Amino acid sequence: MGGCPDRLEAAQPAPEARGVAVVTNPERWLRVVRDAADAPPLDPPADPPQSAEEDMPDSREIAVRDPAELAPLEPTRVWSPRHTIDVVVAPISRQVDVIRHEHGGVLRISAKATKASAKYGVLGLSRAAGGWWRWVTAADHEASMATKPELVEAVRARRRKVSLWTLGTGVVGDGVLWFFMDWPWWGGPAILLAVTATAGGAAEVIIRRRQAVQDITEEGARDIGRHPSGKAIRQIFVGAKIARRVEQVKVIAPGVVRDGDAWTVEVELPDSVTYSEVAKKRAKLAAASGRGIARMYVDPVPDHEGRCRLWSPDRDPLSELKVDCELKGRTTAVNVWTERVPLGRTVRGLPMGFHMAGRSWLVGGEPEAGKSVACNILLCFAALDPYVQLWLVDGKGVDLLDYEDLAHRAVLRPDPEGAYDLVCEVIEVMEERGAQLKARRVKKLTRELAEDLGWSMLLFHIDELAFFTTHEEWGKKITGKLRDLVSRGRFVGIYNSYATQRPSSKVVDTDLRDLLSIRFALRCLTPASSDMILGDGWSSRGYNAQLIDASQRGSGLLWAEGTMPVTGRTGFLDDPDVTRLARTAYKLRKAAGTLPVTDTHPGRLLLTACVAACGDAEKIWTADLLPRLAHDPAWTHLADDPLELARLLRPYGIAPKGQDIDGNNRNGYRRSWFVEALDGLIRR
Ligand SMILES: Nc1ncnc2c1ncn2[C@@H]1O[C@H](COP(=O)(O)OP(=O)(O)OP(=O)(O)O)[C@@H](O)[C@H]1O
Repeated sequence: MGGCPDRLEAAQPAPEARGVAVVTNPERWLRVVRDAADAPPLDPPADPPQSAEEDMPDSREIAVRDPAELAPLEPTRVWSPRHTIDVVVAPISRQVDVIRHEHGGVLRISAKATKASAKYGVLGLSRAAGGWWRWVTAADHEASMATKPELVEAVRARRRKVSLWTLGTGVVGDGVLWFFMDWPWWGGPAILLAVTATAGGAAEVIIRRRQAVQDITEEGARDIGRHPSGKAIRQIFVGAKIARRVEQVKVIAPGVVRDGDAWTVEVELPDSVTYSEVAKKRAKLAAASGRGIARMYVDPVPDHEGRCRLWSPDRDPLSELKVDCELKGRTTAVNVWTERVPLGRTVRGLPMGFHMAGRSWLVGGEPEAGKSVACNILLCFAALDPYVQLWLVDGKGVDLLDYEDLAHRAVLRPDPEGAYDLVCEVIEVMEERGAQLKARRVKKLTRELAEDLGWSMLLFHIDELAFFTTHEEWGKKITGKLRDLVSRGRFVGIYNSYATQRPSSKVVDTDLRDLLSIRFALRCLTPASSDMILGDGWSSRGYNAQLIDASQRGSGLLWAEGTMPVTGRTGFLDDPDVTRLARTAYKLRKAAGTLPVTDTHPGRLLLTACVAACGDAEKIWTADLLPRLAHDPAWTHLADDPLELARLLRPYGIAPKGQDIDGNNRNGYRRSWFVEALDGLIRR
């Protein structure tokens, strides 16, 4: 004998096998096909079949033959071109002796079969009982319990009645058979039990096989697809362990709908589960639906904490290599009062941006997350408006070099003291502007008012904030001043922008952070860092910049005051783009006459010379001023030309007027006019 098969159905002998034992019905019959190579071969039949396949007796074929054809325990020879085999068919009780002798393994198989039958019988019974209980309690209608309880109750009552009637009929039938036909009283229940156990057991086997096939052949949970059913949605909530049963989750009408290249659905959560809890399990929901986290978004439903909205795009929208920046190639002036900063695109393909007027922003993230690109978008946007002043501080000293010629003030070196002085200077401007507004009894700055007052909007940007705020000597002083600047600056047209690589409470004081109304969290190393930028608690609600794919540089969460954070990716600007935009900004500013006043600015040189020529005197006649100016080689040409001096001073609002000195009235100027004009020019 070549060996016994391990499984009851494995009846086909392998070509090289010398024989096989086949158990077809372990309850009653056991058939053994064994090799009988040592037995004398039979004479071939008169008309032997042409092919071996045609003739070779299939063990199944043998198994289906009527056992009565074969005498119990009498080996029957079957001719085959390749083998001569004996077939033994016997009732199991007698077979056991034979088998024990030659085929001990088969005994094991019978024992296994009996055990399996018992196991599947019990499982089948419990499955059938469970199914009946779910049916009678109308578990399939539980989803409607909240909306139509009376309908569910009616179904339950009807099913209870059907169950009782079935049971009653069975009992009566059994009684009749017992009474009239000598039927044993337990016959009915036994048949019911056997049928139920067999049917349930068979179902159990089929379910397990299907499961086994899935386990083996599938690579894991399959993608939920482009238009999943409501049931599939409910199942992912069970898979993510948010609900225990699908019935606990309700899909709200109109169900799953397509939304561009995505599907979306509103779901009512199981009792006592809140949106915030689900948001934390976003990754689990993604896993249960066979998708990556970048393709599963959980949004709140306004005014209902017990519901959430899933939004799942067909592909990761942030995986695009680059998002084009709207500013790229722009040659016309920007108006920061009316236009939004075009930061990039949200995952839903919508423009991502914000209004700069009245806002201050913080951008943070791990090294190489894309902070410089994000800041460049804001800085280029501001630079392209000729009427916005740029005041810049950069700890690295190289990132902002493109803006050097455009910046009204800049500390582009790792100089905390210089940065502190600049913060103090901008606070002075803030105080002055505040005083002017107070004098006009105005509370809020508008575009018209700013134009009327001749104020430029001022963007105060610090790159590498950590370098300055963590400095041993200057850090605390700078942080204190920044808090003041951020809280009051926006009322007088001064807006702040800070970028930092290490978002922690040491770097960004939480009081300062809370005053910044726009926050952009690029990829962070920890949820705590993400919270440090967006604000406490956002990561636990699912808005966590740590979850951003490391390869998706420039992707982040943008939070603007009063809204939920949105995920998106910044438009891409490379270094040549920034240089080009800075050149355009320079031209626009030159045309508008708003380039910063440098030490070599002609107006600044003339006014400084005039102040010096006045000395300590407040009033000076033109006739005295001209020769004094002419001492400076730069102004000798003015010596005899009062009209030319008047022409040069006109752009600064200065015109000669009669000046009374010691009772003599002649044309002249006042020192205070020059000082004020110089101040205005520097601060412009
Ligand atoms: N929106 C974007 N799309 C594609 N690539 C981007 C985007 N933003 C940034 N990158 C790429 O990511 C890399 C890092 O960008 P960036 O220099 O802005 O990071 P950073 O956070 O400023 O880095 P560091 O902290 O080291 O200064 C660069 O190679 C840049 O090209």
